[in-house]
Amino acid sequence: MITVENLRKAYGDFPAVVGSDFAVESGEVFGIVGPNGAGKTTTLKMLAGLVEPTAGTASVLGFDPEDPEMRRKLGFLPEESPLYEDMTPRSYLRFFADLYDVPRDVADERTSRVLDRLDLEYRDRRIGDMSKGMKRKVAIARSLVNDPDLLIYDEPASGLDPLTTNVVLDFVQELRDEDKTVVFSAHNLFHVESICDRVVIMNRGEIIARGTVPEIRAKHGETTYRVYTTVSLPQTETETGPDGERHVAVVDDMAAVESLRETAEAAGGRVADIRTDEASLEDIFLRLAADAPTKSTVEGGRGRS
Ligand SMILES: Nc1ncnc2c1ncn2[C@@H]1O[C@H](COP(=O)(O)OP(=O)(O)OP(=O)(O)O)[C@@H](O)[C@H]1O
Repeated sequence: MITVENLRKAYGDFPAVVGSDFAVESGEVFGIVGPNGAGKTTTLKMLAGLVEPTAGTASVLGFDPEDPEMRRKLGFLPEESPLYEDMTPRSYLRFFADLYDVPRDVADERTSRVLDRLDLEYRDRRIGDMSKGMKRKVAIARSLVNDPDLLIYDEPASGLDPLTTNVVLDFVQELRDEDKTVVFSAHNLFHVESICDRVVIMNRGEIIARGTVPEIRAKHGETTYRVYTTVSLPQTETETGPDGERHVAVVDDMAAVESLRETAEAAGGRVADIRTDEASLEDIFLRLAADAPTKSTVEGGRGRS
């Protein structure tokens, strides 16, 4: 669906994307995550044919992103979607349907279904009088007016309240169930963790991790074990909880858990409970970002991490 090879973008001397390689398969939800300024929007705009790469190649739906034919088959949601404030959602969506040569009755049916699903009320209200969340829903409906197979969404849930965020993210997941492919960016890693099949994590223009969330967690995250014992041991600390005192040690692997079990039993006690703590994508990201070297120069970029 999408193949990107050594894609770079410099604004003047400033390297915004320093050499990206990734592929997006048909039917997946693919997340590009990273903090402000990581290069997410620049990457998505290069895929949508809105920004010309400085170097490298991208193939989207089998086309060069600059090819107008590709744009007709794509649904792009920009980070800030300027809508025509004096129009109503209905007239606005019809206007875009006309641009794509979609018959009006087909467009009406299609966009009503999306707006029903997104719970958009007040569809005859002037867009300029709508809340940010309502405008975002209209922009999402616009991205689907041409019934594209591929959707590229830049921060679809950014700045929305928690309820609207959930509606939008659930909707993105449902798009996959309709065999659409979705590439979207986010800086909220929690959202990505819950809905993406695969992610790339970007920082300062570079991809610093990639894979499914469990793969990234296995490669970059730590699993720790909290082992509760009935007796105090040199390795344990004592915590006071609602049920009285308990003794706990935090260890990194199962061999250490086993060793604690033996020590507890030798001291006349036992292991009462073991809990696993998995690093969240957020924890992994913070550690990777802290470890990342300073940004490569445009010419000297190291590409894939
Ligand atoms: N037109 C431009 N001219 C100059 N610099 C730009 C331009 N567009 C983006 N940049 C710079 O490129 C870097 C990457 O920007 P980009 O918008 O791609 O990041 P992002 O990950 O989408 O960030 P955000 O979450 O803040 O939108 C930033 O440092 C930004 O200031």
